[in-house]
Amino acid sequence: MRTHSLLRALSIRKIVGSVPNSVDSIHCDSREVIENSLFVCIKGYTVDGHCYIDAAIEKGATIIIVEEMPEEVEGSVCYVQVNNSVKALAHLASTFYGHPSSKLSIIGVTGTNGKTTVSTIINNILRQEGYKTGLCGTIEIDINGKKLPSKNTTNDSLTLQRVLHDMVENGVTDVVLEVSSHGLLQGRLSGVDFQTGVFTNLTRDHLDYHGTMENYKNVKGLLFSQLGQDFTKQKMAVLNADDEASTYYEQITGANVITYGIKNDADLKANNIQYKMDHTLFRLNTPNGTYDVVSPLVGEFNVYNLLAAIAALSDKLSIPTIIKSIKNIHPPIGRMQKLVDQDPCTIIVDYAHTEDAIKKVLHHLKMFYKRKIISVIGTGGNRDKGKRPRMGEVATEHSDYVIFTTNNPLDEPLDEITNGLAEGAVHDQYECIGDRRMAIYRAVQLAGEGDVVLIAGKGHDKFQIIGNNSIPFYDSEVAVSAWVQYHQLHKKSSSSIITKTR
Ligand SMILES: CC(=O)N[C@H]1[C@@H](OP(=O)(O)OP(=O)(O)OC[C@H]2O[C@@H](n3ccc(=O)[nH]c3=O)[C@H](O)[C@@H]2O)O[C@H](CO)[C@@H](O)[C@@H]1O[C@H](C)C(=O)N[C@@H](C)C(=O)N[C@H](CCC(=O)O)C(=O)O
Ligand SMILES: Nc1ncnc2c1ncn2[C@@H]1O[C@H](COP(=O)(O)OP(=O)(O)OP(=O)(O)O)[C@@H](O)[C@H]1O
Repeated sequence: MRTHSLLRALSIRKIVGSVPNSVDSIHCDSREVIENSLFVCIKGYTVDGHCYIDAAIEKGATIIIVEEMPEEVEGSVCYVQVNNSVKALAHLASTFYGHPSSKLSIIGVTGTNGKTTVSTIINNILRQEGYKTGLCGTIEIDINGKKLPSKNTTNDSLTLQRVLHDMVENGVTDVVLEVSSHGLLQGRLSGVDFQTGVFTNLTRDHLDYHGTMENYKNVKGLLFSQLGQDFTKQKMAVLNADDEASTYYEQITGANVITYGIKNDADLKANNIQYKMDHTLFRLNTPNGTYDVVSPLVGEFNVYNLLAAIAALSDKLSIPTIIKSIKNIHPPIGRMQKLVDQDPCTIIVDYAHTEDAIKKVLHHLKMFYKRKIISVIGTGGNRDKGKRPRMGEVATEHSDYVIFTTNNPLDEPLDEITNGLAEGAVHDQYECIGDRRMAIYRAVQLAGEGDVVLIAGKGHDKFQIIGNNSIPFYDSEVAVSAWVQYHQLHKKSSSSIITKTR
């Protein structure tokens, strides 16, 4: 691309060296730089991209975007100084890739829990109705069926703009993006023109990063405050009427608001809900009529997720069409995924890693599993320590027996993490096993006939981060091998040591 067209996107403080005519690519990671490219130096949480200027030049970068001009500059290279290189990267990426978001209809889904589920439901319904769609989220990037790995829930602006460009090239018209609070605050979404913003819920999480719930709420609000500034476009904010943060988001958005809920008044309201072990039925009340909905998704939390998805699509598809597709939708991998069904016990893997999610999942299981609930509950190292006792409290409150363990311990001692969880326990039917594999084995070993084992926290995730290393680890595989060892090879159960606490 012509360099002058590219640099026009920036607010430039100073240029040192002569500007090359064109560049072939943009990078913010020196390890990915190729010949005749532009390298943007980002000051990160771990390292400062300015330290990799020499490495980038060695690999062929001809333009370096900096916040701080180096004292010594390489004569053959052009240095461009800007105030904020994160913003510069977003502008450069959007310009380089031809502002792809303006060619797509983009739905952004934010909230503490449910982003992946709601995004998956929306994507799936649109596909069933023949749309060419794209999805970017925690589990993967999906470009009209072509799957790519995703580093973050919300990827950095360069990756995102490149992916949106690839979507346009592949004929995609409609995109769903999971929008994390980290992504909003770190400007990863700058330059993305959302058509619709969806809010699932706001409960305690990420306070290591945001400090207070107020800050966390405000950051999520960025998605809604940025909608509706351009009244030539009909934009939509989809808000959860049963979550009090929605009042604030309604105030700050200029977009048309559509609400959904179960308890409070809402534009789309579910009632007569019938929870079944393997599906859910409810009556949907809308301003235009009442409809019966049947879904293979289970639990009250998934009724909210379904309502959010229906509302988000209500400007594109008729409600009967959406409801017809919902019948065929299954949850994303690692969400309420049943690995073993009453043989002799039931084993379920789920991604619940917040107090609210753990409470809601266990609440659902309690309705159907009248024998013991054994939970494996883990949390990450070095992050939000305040949430640990609260997770421990709800886990013990709603389970008969809990194994506290770890989930990406990073470099924190394992017993510090598990003790933090155990601090909140409301009864003594628990044990702490820092090693996640051993924790899962123990839970499966303890399960007797008719019991249910919930393995929460990692869902689809196939790695465990210990220290700086990402080690292959998949809850589902570990759980199945434990089940084979304890329940298939020996065909005997050892559940008697658990006392019932519910
Ligand atoms: C704490 C945090 O948010 N970190 C994010 C941040 O990384 P960072 O600041 O540590 O980056 P860094 O390693 O210091 O590198 C700084 C710069 O130097 C460059 N570099 C680095 C090394 C090198 O050799 N050469 C080089 O050029 C890097 O490419 C980068 O441009 O910027 C990266 C690019 O956007 C993110 O991938 C990374 O997410 C990490 C992996 C992470 O775990 N983040 C979590 C907290 C997060 O963002 N989670 C949310 C979901 C939350 C939810 O559950 O709702 C998400 O959206 O994923
Ligand atoms: N609407 C909801 N309210 C509360 N809990 C939910 C809701 N939807 C899903 N959950 C629970 O949260 C877990 C994670 O769901 P999901 O992956 O959809 O959320 P997410 O917001 O994408 O999570 P993350 O940001 O960590 O990727 C599920 O496995 C389930 O236990």
